[in-house]
Amino acid sequence: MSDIVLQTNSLGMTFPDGTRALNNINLTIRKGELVSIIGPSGAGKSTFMRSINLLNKPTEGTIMFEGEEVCKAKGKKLRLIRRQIGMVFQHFNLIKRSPTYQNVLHGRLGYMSSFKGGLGRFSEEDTRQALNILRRVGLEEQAFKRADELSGGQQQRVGIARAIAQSPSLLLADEPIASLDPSSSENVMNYLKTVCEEDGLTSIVNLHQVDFAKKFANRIIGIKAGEVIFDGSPKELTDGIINYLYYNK
Ligand SMILES: Nc1ncnc2c1ncn2[C@@H]1O[C@H](COP(=O)(O)OP(=O)(O)OP(=O)(O)O)[C@@H](O)[C@H]1O
Repeated sequence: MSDIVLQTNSLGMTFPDGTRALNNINLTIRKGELVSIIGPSGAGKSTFMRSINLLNKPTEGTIMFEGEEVCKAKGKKLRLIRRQIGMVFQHFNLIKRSPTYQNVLHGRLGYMSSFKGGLGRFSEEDTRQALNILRRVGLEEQAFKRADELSGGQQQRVGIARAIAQSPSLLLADEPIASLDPSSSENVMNYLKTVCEEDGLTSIVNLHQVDFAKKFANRIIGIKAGEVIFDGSPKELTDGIINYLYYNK
């Protein structure tokens, strides 16, 4: 069986106002990789990430996700694809007034009827799993606290736990540490890497901080003006490439 999780071919994106955000992106991402996407502001990192689950529909090319052609998917097929893709957001996107464990349970909604989900009727097994995932991100003792009582770093670990509860095959994290201080950032990236490794989960993480990308990713992709200008290991990312990527030197 192929270990390819995601493959893009000639992927391009022009927004309705004419902004060319992505150009001819050809990438193959394999099971278990932790890929970090870096590049200057406006390079197209978020657009690329959002195109994978069609939050931004690409205008050209194809995206194959686990053998399915994403750009052609609609309705139930698209919902099933999205269920396989967990998302972690910069601003956590938690339900602030709900307890931590319930936020994690929201990761299970895609597996429930809208009736049961709407009433919050999660199974005992789902609740047990949610508590178990909270333990894995070191938040067992915060399970019954309101989400907004947690620190930023803890809230992001809840965001990771919610994505993991979805049992995804791909995790997308868009600037997951951009709102955190350096020590919380380190802590969050450590948990993210560990849970991905434990579950053999593939992840793509947009990062502004090159040092974090070098420390945590096993592959780095540099995007500049909508194009891939670097794709290699952290060791291969030289200062010269970083300067070209960010400063055009
Ligand atoms: N909805 C939109 N309509 C028009 N242009 C857009 C839209 N969303 C993004 N863009 C433009 O597309 C380009 C890529 O934006 P994107 O947000 O993907 O960059 P980024 O690398 O994620 O930047 P940042 O690091 O600042 O988040 C930018 O020029 C941006 O202004």
